Amino acid sequence: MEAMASTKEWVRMDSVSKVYPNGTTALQEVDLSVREGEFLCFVGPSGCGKSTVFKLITGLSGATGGTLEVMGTSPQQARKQSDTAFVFQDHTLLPWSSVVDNVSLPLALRGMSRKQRREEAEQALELVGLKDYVKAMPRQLSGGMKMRVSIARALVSKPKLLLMDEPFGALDEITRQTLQLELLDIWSRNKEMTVLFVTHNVFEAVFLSTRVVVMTPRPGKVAATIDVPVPFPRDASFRTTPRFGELVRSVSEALKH
Ligand SMILES: Nc1ncnc2c1ncn2[C@@H]1O[C@H](COP(=O)(O)OP(=O)(O)OP(=O)(O)O)[C@@H](O)[C@H]1O
Repeated sequence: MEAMASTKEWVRMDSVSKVYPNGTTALQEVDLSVREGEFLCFVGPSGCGKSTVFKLITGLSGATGGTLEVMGTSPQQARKQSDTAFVFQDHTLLPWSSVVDNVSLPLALRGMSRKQRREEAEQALELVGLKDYVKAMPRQLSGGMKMRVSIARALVSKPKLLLMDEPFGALDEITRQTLQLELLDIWSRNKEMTVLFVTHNVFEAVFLSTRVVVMTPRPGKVAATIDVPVPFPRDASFRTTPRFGELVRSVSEALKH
């Protein structure tokens, strides 16, 4: 199954720059177009502005140059429409709330009834393989399970755009690879969901994405975008193919420039 080419442009950045008030130029003239259904990975050295791109897309911070549209409107407006959800490396679960209460929190904030948000949260937990842990408390879970809860909490609002900032960075390699497969499985069942994923790991970027955006050291610019034209579903055997090795090499080369 090929990734579906959609005409809907969910993110459009034209010559976007970001200079922080202290004078740091985090982004310089970044052009980027992301279409519905893409799985885009950003890789780049520390401090190249990957998190800044996310802050601009979510409207948490404003661009100081260029134009930026999200879902065909301003980032602030897109955020109000609740079409965007995030997952961070730090799972940020509330320690005194059960798994199901953590997952349903975004729906509670929107005023959905208790019964309905519980149903929706249970469905999201089922997607990440945790339906038997509805009543568990976060402290009873492993790091990988906490990350699954965090992903369920993002999925519960059925986002069109899912932003993931190094979500698997703190996990061991085996858990990381398992979660990569699970994430691809969830995404492939909902091809309208667009994923933007930041990682330092070139292997992870190639394994997951339809396209890799390589950024330069500060000030961050797009050094290259590399298509990963390998059909889905991808399974673990993709990691051992010559094609995988070639793509990893191309991304690594682009990172050197
Ligand atoms: N609020 C801020 N004020 C001033 N400078 C900032 C601010 N936020 C980030 N920066 C700087 O902007 C640059 C880009 O930061 P950003 O966090 O976007 O990079 P990153 O690629 O996500 O880094 P990492 O991979 O280490 O998470 C860095 O030099 C950082 O120090």
